[in-house]
Amino acid sequence: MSIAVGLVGATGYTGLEVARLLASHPTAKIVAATARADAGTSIASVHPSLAGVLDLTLQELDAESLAKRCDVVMCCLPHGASAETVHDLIKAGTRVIDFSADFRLSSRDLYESWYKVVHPWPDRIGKTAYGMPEFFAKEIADADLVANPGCYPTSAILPLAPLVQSGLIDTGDIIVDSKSGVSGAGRSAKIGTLYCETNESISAYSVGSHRHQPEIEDLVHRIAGTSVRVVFTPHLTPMDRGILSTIYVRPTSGDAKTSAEQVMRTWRERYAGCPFITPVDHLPATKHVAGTNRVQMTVRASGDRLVLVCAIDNLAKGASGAAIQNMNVMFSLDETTGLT
Ligand SMILES: NC(=O)C1=CN([C@@H]2O[C@H](COP(=O)(O)OP(=O)(O)OC[C@H]3O[C@@H](n4cnc5c(N)ncnc54)[C@H](OP(=O)(O)O)[C@@H]3O)[C@@H](O)[C@H]2O)C=CC1
Ligand SMILES: CC(=O)N[C@@H](CCC(=O)OP(=O)(O)O)C(=O)O
Repeated sequence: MSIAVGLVGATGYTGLEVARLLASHPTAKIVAATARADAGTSIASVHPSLAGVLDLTLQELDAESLAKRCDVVMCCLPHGASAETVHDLIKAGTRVIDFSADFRLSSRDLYESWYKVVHPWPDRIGKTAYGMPEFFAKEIADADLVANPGCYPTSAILPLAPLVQSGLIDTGDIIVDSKSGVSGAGRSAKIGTLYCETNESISAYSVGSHRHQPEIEDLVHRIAGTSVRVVFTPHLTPMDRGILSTIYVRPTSGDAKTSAEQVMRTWRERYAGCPFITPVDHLPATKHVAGTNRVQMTVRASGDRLVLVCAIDNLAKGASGAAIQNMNVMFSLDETTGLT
């Protein structure tokens, strides 16, 4: 079987990462890639690292013709811009993996209150598979549309959800402190991501107001069936890629040291069949997972708290790697195909 993949918004960082990763996929091949201003030029002229890897001319987006040629389309557009394109692609009859946040949340009200826009296809909100095969493999396998998770939420939901599910941690007192590489902000020019703004510097942003806070709360609730309250603070750090999340929680009973042992046991049991999730004894670093779809997590006791540490690559398990893992599940392949 061969899977024909379309890439929408191919000029960005996640588009490049999809192309890099799919170059070593045995059965999936990018057959079309779209852009706006760069339509008509070769993809390698926009992403020079693809020279000799992917020989394609970027084209303007035409949902009907893309749907005819593609078994699945990876839609790498910003939130807000994505939903309408996703709608047109689905109506034209192809399957879509949406990288944006437009279909991730459970309700229209939650989406519109955080994203401050009217959703153009509200009927699909709450009826879309969340692209985390570790929890939603069955829905993903049958889905016409998969909402690929946000990068920060991936690094928080994976360590937290099994602990909430097992009642090991206090659900009203969760602090997620995350650091991201600059590629997390995308490739388009912004003052905040210029070299002189980010080099040799680290800064918190969107404190108390980042849109990934409701995504973490909503998804942990969906997975564990229990409401959680999260304080989430993202930081921009001077590295190209990677996310490290340090998560402070309180155990529901017993001393923190005994609870830390239970946390490791719970993760090992829950993720035993999940090839990309590795509970580790060492303190994970972004370098340990860079360029891979892997997730490393560990726990330490500190006073009466537990400190969870989770490392991912924002462009791989945080975006394009997860999308390929989802595609594998959608097309009944082993989920590690092309990702090992
Ligand atoms: N970077 C990351 O680590 C992660 C990103 N995501 C999400 O993935 C999606 C893509 O991210 P990323 O690749 O980093 O973003 P980029 O900004 O690097 O690229 C997005 C591409 O979308 C196109 N685009 C931008 N605005 C519009 C618009 N209004 N209408 C149509 N096309 C537009 C642009 O291409 P052109 O102008 O050439 O048409 C641009 O190259 C986003 O939704 C992002 O939030 C999710 C997880 C992690
Ligand atoms: C460093 C940085 O700026 N990161 C981005 C998150 C990228 C991501 O995953 O966002 P989506 O929900 O849009 O997919 C941010 O904070 O908005």
